[in-house]
Amino acid sequence: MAEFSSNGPASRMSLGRALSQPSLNLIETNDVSPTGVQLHPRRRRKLSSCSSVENEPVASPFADESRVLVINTGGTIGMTLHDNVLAPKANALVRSLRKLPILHDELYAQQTSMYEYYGSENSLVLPKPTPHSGLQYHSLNKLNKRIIYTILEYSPLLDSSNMTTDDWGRLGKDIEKNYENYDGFVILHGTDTMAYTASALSFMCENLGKPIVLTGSQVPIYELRNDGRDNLLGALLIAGQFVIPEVCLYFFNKLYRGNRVTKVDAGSFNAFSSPNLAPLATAEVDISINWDTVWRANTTAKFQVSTELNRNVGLLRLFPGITSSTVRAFLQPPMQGVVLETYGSGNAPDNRPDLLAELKKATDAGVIIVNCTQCLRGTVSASYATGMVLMDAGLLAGGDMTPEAALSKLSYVLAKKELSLDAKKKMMAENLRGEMSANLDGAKLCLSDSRFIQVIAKSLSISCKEELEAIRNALTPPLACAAAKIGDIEALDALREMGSNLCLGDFDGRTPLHIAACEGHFKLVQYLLSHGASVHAKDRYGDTPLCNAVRFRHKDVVKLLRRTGAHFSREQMEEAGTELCSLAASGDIDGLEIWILAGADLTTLGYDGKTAVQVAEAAGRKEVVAFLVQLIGNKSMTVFGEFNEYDEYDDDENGESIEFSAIPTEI
Ligand SMILES: NC(=O)C[C@H](N)C(=O)O
Repeated sequence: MAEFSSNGPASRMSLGRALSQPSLNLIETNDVSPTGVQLHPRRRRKLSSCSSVENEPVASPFADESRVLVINTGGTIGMTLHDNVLAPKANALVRSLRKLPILHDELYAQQTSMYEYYGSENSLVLPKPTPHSGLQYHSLNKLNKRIIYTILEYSPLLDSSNMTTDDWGRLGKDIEKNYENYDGFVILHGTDTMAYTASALSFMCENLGKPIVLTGSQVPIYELRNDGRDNLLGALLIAGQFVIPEVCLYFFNKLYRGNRVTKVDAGSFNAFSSPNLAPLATAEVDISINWDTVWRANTTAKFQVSTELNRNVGLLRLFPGITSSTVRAFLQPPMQGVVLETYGSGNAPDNRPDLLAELKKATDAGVIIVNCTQCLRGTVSASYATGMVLMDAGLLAGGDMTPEAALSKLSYVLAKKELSLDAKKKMMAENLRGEMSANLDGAKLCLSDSRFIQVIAKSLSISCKEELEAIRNALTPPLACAAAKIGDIEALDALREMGSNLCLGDFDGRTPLHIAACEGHFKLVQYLLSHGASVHAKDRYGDTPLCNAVRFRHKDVVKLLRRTGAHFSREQMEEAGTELCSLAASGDIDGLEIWILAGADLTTLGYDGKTAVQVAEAAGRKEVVAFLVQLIGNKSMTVFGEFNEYDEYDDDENGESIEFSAIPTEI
């Protein structure tokens, strides 16, 4: 995927034109499958090496395609009228999407034998924008990938009012299971509780590196006038084209951070609001991503989903005259966490000792109570005496969190059995996934304030803000790459402090992480990962930082990237088979070691159908055979097992690396 990392502030595409111009670029075909279907040449090559093409979903191996998994949980988008009320209709969505040219290009599917490769049941493909469609808005980033999407429909489909924490768990598990096979995820969901699910998933998904976009509609997609088609199309384009590593919600031309939204309108297409955070993207004539707002992980840990949630949580809204017995009843065991929706900037009556005593009794007994405002916009603060009394009663300030976010955060944090009560409280006060705003003292220095950029802009006689931004966006990625090349963390730090995004790719989609991985700058790789760099970024040749680190044999960098969730794509895995064989033939144990550390599977066959062990045997490379057999024999390595099981072998329980032990020369 050449432009997978095309994530600059400048990344935009013309949605209007994307909608109206399905591609007619036909792909030349020159062979037929056993079933008589013409095969795209590249797909033909892949097919010949795939044993079970129908059943195995894989991330698209082609640089100009990306894969999105759409999980359909229900909601109005797929409802029809029964007895005059709307209810979900099972097994209808795929059939109907197949007939919509803006959401499916049957010609492409047939001509590239996509169905043979990905399965014909639930796979669809978006039309490709033509070069004339205006999608290639910026010379640095051509956003013109084919988005192939597969629909996984839940049974039963639910009106979102029927969803429970178990359904959140199921979503989390399905995403975890399919994480490596797709570039992004779309969740079709009813609007009524979408903000709750989006908030919950944002916490459950730890160290997320790929986009998860929830969407739905106010009018069923089967109706003549509906918002479902636009919402689905926009969500697919975003999930398939951009590495926005967040749980988001896309609705009515806007992409929001999932834990910042709330449903505000039951009768409008514009149903959601993100009162305290500007949208992450707007899809007007252009899709314009606000990269400065996109949340970046700051760990080097792998993606995982925490499906444990505590159900003993609740929302309590203050109202004038609320009785202390109501509050007492609400706070009774087994209640463990409560979001108290207070007035204004976090206020409650300070002339109600009865009420305050109930709250204090509960916090003393270990119930975590978070103070969130009833107002749509704004934050809680202790600026009033009526707010201060709640602090004194032991409540935690919820900042500008939505009640939905605060509730699901409580549910997530309280489920962490290994943490003490104090640690849980501390976690509640931390900004875990961008759900609350930090207290910014002083404005952030922005690169457009930088004298360097201003001098260039001036000498080019640029005056308008957009042009200045375009220059900034064109200049900073190569600057960051240059700093990465020489391992200059200070320079990267300076660029970052000036407001530039260290995840952006250069003309070839090469990010600073790619460069640092090539050079083997371990510390710099660590630095970039802890400042949001994506291990999934692909340059225009489809290479990830992991591929680069392997090629230049930087073992420690390979290990670090793997720990952070980097993995080979299916195609790279297949190519690894041939690479392992040639390394085995030439007796290059060092090379074999690095490929295996990177996740290559010893059972993968080379181009001529042999394993690396067989090749080593045939070439009389006894030491290589011994080395490989030792690996295969080592139980913990599970080399014949799944990729995920196998990747454990390079780390022991403490996260320390296990070195290869002495290699016997005889077997
Ligand atoms: N627009 C919608 O999707 C509302 C529907 N009742 C739901 O939440 O499932």
